[in-house]
Amino acid sequence: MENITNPVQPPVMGPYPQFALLDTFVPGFSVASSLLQTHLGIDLSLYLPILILISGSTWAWSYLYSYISALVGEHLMSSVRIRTDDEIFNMVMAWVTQQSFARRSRNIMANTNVNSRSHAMWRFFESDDQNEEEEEDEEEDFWTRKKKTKRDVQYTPSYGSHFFWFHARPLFFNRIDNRDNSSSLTASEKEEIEISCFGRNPAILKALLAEAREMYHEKDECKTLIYRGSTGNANTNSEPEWKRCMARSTRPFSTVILEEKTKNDLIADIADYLNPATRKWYANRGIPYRRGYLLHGPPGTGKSSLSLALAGYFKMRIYILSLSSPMSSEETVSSLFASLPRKCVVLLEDIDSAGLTHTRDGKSSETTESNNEENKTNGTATNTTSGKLSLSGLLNILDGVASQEGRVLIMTTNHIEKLDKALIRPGRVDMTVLFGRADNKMASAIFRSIYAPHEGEDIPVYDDRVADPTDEKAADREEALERINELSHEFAAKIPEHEFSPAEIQGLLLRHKRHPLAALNATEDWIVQTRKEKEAQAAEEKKKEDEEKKKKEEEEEKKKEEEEKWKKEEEEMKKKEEEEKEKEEKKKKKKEKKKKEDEEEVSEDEDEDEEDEDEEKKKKRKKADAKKRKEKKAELEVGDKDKKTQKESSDSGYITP
Ligand SMILES: Nc1ncnc2c1ncn2[C@@H]1O[C@H](COP(=O)(O)OP(=O)(O)OP(=O)(O)O)[C@@H](O)[C@H]1O
Repeated sequence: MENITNPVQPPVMGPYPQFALLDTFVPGFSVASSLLQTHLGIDLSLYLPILILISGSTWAWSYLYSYISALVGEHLMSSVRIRTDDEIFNMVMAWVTQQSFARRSRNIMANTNVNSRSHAMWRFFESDDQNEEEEEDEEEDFWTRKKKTKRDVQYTPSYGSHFFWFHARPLFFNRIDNRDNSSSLTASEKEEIEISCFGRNPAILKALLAEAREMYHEKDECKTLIYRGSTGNANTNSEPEWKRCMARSTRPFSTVILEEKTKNDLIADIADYLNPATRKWYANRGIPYRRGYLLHGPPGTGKSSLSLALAGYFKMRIYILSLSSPMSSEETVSSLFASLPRKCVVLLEDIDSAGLTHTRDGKSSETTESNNEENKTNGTATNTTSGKLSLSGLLNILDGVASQEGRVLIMTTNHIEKLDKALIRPGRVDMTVLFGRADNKMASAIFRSIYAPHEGEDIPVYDDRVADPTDEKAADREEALERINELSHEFAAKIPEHEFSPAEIQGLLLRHKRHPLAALNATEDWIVQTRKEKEAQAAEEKKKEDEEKKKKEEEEEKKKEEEEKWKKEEEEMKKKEEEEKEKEEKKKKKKEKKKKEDEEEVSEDEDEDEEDEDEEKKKKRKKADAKKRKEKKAELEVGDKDKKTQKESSDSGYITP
């Protein structure tokens, strides 16, 4: 017999049970270990405890690190947080861009797009060195006819924590992105920066902020800072705020051509108002410390230029607000006014086109009427609560309790006659300055301001020869100034008085920047041309006006016709209704009459019936009476008979009962 023994089966190789567990934590672990086993003969299971130890200690370290760093941050570090809606954000970011750690950082944000959120910050740099560089480049391009565009990329550290040294102290710059956290955050809360240092004393952080601030202001030394009011956007959760839109080189006051006396009066008035003693004077007398100016006149006569020059002269920031924006409501404007700094210039441009919803005395202005019309068609009532800024709302903002004291308010308008008296009464407007079209004096002053050579500039070509700075005669600045002066008088004599605005005259001269003679020679043609253009423009405007008027009239006529039609239809309807009513009433009356008649007839019948009935009853009664009488008679006759028989029986001796 064959001895059959079961051959010993080799054990089936499979993953260790702990591998299955590890696979859940480290996917692919069992595959890797079997590969190592088969190809390199390394048994991973031997190293398993070491691996577990390493991963455990890594996890423990990360946990401990975050715990300890939170503890250290809370108790052993100081920090400062900055939100984007504060100007200090721009200051710090501007400072950061100048630091080497920002450029060396591995995670950086590059920005050349002026439309980015930090628009104001980039403009800060552009307005200074970079702009000057660009200007030089542009000049080079003009002569070499080469196209060259250059805009430096600015770098700031990206989101996350960045380490840097400041005054030999280690600091952390943390840029925090809150955008994913909550949609309810305001725009200014969506990004923040935090700077922290070791130690419980935040003095180093304050020093950093002071340095950033100083650097920021140093850059703006000879600039006029212009802020524009933004009304905010409910969709993006942004609030109304003043946005820095640019820093312009301060315009010398002398470059604004205006009557010398008016200029001096204006400067003296503002200087007196800004004097610290004046503030006290106002306070002692309980008068609100405010001053308002109204600059009025045709377009292009220098109202905005004067406002900017004034802000630059008194080294104040200028806050420009346009009330004609559809978004400017009482709420937004008042919140903007409430956030104004103590000493500044507020410029309300073209106040007449603000479309204030009604005048103080209840009369509706032209714009109001159109607004009303619009509102009527939209089905909304015109009042302060409709959101649009009203005159009384604006007056409240200008001199209400919440209004900031110490500011210089400048309002400009092209149509003073359109303004409500309440808006320009003394106390709101303390000085009114009229800007007119250019007279001879003004025209020659504009000519001189354009062509008078400044220090370091080439002498303009005032003869028929080419400018040559090395030429002794041309280089003689004094002589050049004298010549320009002569030419300016010639020029002024050619310009008709009070016909053209300074802006128009400046436009002509700018066409011949370096050639005063060419400008002088082109003046007559320019006058003819400009008059033609103006006439054409006026004709077009008139045409438009007429068309609008016609359209309005047609609309009104249409309206009238429709109204009449409506009235007629209504009258007809009424007539018809009345007729129908009458008919119905007649019908009703007829019915009632018939009913009455019917009723009367019925009652008559009833009477007759009653009579018949009575007669029958009578007959019956008579019959019954007759019957009764007959019966009685019969009874009586019977009685007599009985008596007779009784008598006969008694007489016979029988007793009857
Ligand atoms: N009186 C002036 N002196 C110097 N420059 C002037 C004067 N008037 C106008 N200009 C020049 O004309 C241009 C337009 O001037 P500006 O904007 O100040 O006029 P405006 O009266 O404010 O006009 P608008 O009513 O349309 O706002 C500017 O470039 C300015 O330099």
